[in-house]
Amino acid sequence: MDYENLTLHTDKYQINMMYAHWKNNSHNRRAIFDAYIRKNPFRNGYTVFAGLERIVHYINSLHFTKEDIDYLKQQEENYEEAFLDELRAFSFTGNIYAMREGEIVFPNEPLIRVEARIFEAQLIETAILNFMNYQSLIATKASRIKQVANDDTLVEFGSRRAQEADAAVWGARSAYIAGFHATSNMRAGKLFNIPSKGTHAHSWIQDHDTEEEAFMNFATALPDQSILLVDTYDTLKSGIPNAIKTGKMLESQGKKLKAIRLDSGDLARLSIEGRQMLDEADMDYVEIMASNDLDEEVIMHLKLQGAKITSWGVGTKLITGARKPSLGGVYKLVAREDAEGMIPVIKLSDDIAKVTTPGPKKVYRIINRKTNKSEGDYVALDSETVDDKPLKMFDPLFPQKFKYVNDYEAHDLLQPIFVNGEQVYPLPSLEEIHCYHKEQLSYIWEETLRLLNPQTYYVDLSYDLWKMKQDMIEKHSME
Ligand SMILES: Nc1ncnc2c1ncn2[C@@H]1O[C@H](COP(=O)(O)OP(=O)(O)OP(=O)(O)O)[C@@H](O)[C@H]1O
Ligand SMILES: O=P(O)(O)OC[C@H]1O[C@H](OP(=O)(O)OP(=O)(O)O)[C@H](O)[C@@H]1O
Ligand SMILES: O=C(O)c1cccnc1
Repeated sequence: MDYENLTLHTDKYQINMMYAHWKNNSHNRRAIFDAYIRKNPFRNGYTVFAGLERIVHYINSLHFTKEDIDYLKQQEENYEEAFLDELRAFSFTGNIYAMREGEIVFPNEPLIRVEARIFEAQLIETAILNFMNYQSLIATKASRIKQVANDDTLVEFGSRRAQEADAAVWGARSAYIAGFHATSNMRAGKLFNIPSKGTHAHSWIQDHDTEEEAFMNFATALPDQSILLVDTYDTLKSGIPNAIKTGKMLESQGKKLKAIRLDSGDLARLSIEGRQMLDEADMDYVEIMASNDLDEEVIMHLKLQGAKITSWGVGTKLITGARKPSLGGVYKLVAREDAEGMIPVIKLSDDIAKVTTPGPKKVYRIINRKTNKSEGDYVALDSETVDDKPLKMFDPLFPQKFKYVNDYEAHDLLQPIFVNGEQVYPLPSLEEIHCYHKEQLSYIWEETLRLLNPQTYYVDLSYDLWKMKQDMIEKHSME
């Protein structure tokens, strides 16, 4: 892939802070930021993490070109030449830890941890959040659709309605991570090795004298993979009978019609009657595909009504993350360097959920060996180790609510991605990411996975981390 230079894909305030740090000679001090979400989207019980691959390419290609520097000079006359020289020499030299793509993640745990000179860590906030927020949002929407569609075929149809071209291709990739089988977008298919699929549009029918002629011509051109759109004139009276005639023509040549596609009307009723018509014509091998503003709710209702649909084309509502236009992931400073070394920092808020958790942290998923299910996530100080000892897990807001876990495995979720600016994490293939996602889902209880009113998953703090946070809250409250 030809990765464009996204170094200026940042907010001006980041460059202004970089400049002010440089003026104050604090730009080389180290800082630690956490990227995390505060809420799952769509009232879901979990979020599917995505965006890391793009973040890795972005970090690797960070540099200010001559044109970038000229533009900055022109935008802000305060920027001194020596500062611009710092930018000319800029590259990422820090550490990044992150969840793997496809990971099942939850609010209030670090998904990405950046440790770098403040000069570098500040610049990359905007792009990191941009990639993580969009791709995780779409992967989560796709995961909800996948839960309802089960083993049916899911094809991503969203490009024409996506929020521009990048969203179309990275959204198609996010959908694949969560279990979609194919995309209609050829560029996404080529870039990410996603299987591509396509039927035909109403225009193909309108562009012929008759629907029958249109079907015959299409099926003759693509005899092994024809999916005929049957709703241009009248689905039951014209579309399906013509599709059956076309299927018979293919049979006479030893070929098979693949499917019909319904794109309007009552999809349950039309699929049930259509199935009957196809079966009566001895064409039980012809599948029924549906499209038209589908989402997890409509697909679920269609299944409840006994719809005979086994393949779903899902566009607008998937690719736009309908009903939740943005995932609100944030990037917060959790430690900074002073004369003594790294010190944790906190941001207070009247809203208790918005108080940050200080310090560099690890996230462990505590898997009960007996059930092979997760007991919750355990966020600990980076310096702590979680071993085989009985683990006390308590609700950080109500510490009197606790449990002991004995026979468990602690999966360390944050992976080193960059160390001293060098990429140390080999990017997995999309197929591997998808398989990893499926495996991780199996550790989560059904109660958390269900689409409606899911059980809140526990994200607990270790005692040492919780105590440090409480002490800092108290200290700052007394100031
Ligand atoms: N049996 C059904 N139960 C619930 N929802 C359905 C059922 N059949 C179709 N739908 C959904 O209802 C909505 C119908 O939208 P709309 O009224 O715009 O479609 P339409 O009139 O059939 O087709 P057109 O796209 O030609 O306007 C779509 O989201 C569709 O997926
Ligand atoms: O409905 P979506 O989930 O976004 O899926 C993609 C839609 O795009 C196509 O038609 P288009 O919407 O362009 O035209 P139409 O509404 O006239 O079918 C296709 O026929 C689907 O209906
Ligand atoms: O292949 C299709 O049927 C298709 C592709 C994109 C959008 N709507 C339909």
